[in-house]
Amino acid sequence: MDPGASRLFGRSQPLEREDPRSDPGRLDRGTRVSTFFARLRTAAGADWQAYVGHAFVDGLARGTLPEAAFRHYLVQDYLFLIHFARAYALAVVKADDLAGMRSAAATLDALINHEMKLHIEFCRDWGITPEEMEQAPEAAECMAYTRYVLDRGLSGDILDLKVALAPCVVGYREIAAAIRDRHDFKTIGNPYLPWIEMYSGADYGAVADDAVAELDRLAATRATEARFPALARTFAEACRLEAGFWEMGWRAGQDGRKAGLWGRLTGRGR
Ligand SMILES: Cc1ncc(C[n+]2csc(CCO)c2C)c(N)n1
Repeated sequence: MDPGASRLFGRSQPLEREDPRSDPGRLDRGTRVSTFFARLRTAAGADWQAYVGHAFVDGLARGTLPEAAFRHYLVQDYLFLIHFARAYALAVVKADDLAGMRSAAATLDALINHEMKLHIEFCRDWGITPEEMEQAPEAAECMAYTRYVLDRGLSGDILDLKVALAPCVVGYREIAAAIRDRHDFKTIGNPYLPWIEMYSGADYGAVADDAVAELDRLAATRATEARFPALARTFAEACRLEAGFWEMGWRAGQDGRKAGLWGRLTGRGR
């Protein structure tokens, strides 16, 4: 995934709808239906749906997500990205060959030397300082998810690790692509449009495509039918933890709302 990874979160593309007829294999939200990833996604069923269909995602699409929810999410995502980078460091160790090591090392480099800086800039636009993110206590949801991924990699092989990472890497592309197809997608005056454009753009699409292809390559040599149930469990667990991450952000928005209402009722304002 090296060439794409360095372009991760790069320029966003203008909003265009893809013509599904241009590639008949491309039926389902931008990821071909015949891949190992698609098999895992199908097996995850309701866990996948709860992740991609979370209320937080609806709020991004409609532009109605409370800003406190997004800010809390962004702060935790900074901590998430640090541990996510550690998972790529582990992928260097667990790689099958030199090409796999180069690819994982390139992604690690892109994450810590490029994406983290972009994330800091993105957060600055939302009024969040780097100091605030560094000092923020890590939420249990962030800890659970990132350490679970690391544990799958530590106790398993490179396929276990890449399966645990897949809902994150490929899921965000699918979520953003699905938002663009929604009839209630708000494009004008939606504060979350840059986020949606980033993850539905061609640059990020290439990163997600690389991750799907890499899973197919690894599955060809390592995924026996006997292993499939355990791999499907890992994937579904990662989907549940992604949904938990949305839920964490969502709750911060609800808390903010309650505090705002309480402030208005009591004149104590916040
Ligand atoms: C909770 C959470 N889940 C997924 C992503 C998306 N994401 C994180 S790193 C990365 C690039 C992988 O090469 C992508 C797509 C996120 N930001 N936060």
